[in-house]
Amino acid sequence: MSILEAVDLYRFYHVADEEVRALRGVSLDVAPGELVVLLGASGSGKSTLLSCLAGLDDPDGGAVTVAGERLTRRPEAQRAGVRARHLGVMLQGGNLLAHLNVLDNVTLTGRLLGQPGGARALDLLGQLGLDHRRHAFPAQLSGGEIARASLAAALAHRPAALLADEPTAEVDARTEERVIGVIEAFVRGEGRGGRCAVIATHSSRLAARATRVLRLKDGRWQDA
Ligand SMILES: Nc1ncnc2c1ncn2[C@@H]1O[C@H](COP(=O)(O)OP(=O)(O)OP(=O)(O)O)[C@@H](O)[C@H]1O
Repeated sequence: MSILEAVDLYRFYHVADEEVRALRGVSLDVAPGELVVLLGASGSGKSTLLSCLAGLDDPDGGAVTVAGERLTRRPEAQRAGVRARHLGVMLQGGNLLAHLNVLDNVTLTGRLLGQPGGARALDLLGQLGLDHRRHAFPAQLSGGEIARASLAAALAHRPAALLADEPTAEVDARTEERVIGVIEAFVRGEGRGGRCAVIATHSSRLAARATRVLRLKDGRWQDA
């Protein structure tokens, strides 16, 4: 059974008199153990697709189901519940709360779910080369550190699916390798129903390690 299922997603933005067709009939099924990489030129719809998969944006058409629970066309409070239970989300610019230090950000979702998970959080920060920054606040971090801390925060509560936008942006090759290793270990990890990841990136190194590479062009799969 798939973990993530998106059927015929449409998302149009209206800016002044213009209509931007960001997604035009995108479907996607992601099974346990899959590391799906989304490629596509800037503006092709990758971030919009991730936002719809995460339930942060409600598509104009189509449906998203996560671990058997419908995410689309539900009140935000219910979407947030589905998101916390099943998804780890890392969007562009990071998803850290400014008033919490790195460690408190990384353990936050787990604490809300009643799973403190401090050891897991420290382990992830160590693997991502951030243990020495655990008491720092987001404003004190570099762009690459924010991306890695956000990734740790997305993974700490062991979600069924990771949705990440450019997790290796602004890092050197050695750090990129660490980030890819953490994502691969996550996807291969044990867990009820298994785990998967969908990652938007411009990184050819990350794409080379995917189990499946999909290309978006003007809001559609390129070969569709
Ligand atoms: N909030 C918004 N309002 C209006 N247009 C938007 C909005 N968000 C995205 N778009 C437009 O939708 C299209 C898809 O954007 P999206 O951010 O999904 O692309 P992307 O592939 O993630 O790009 P990048 O690689 O630069 O992050 C673009 O034309 C973009 O300008």
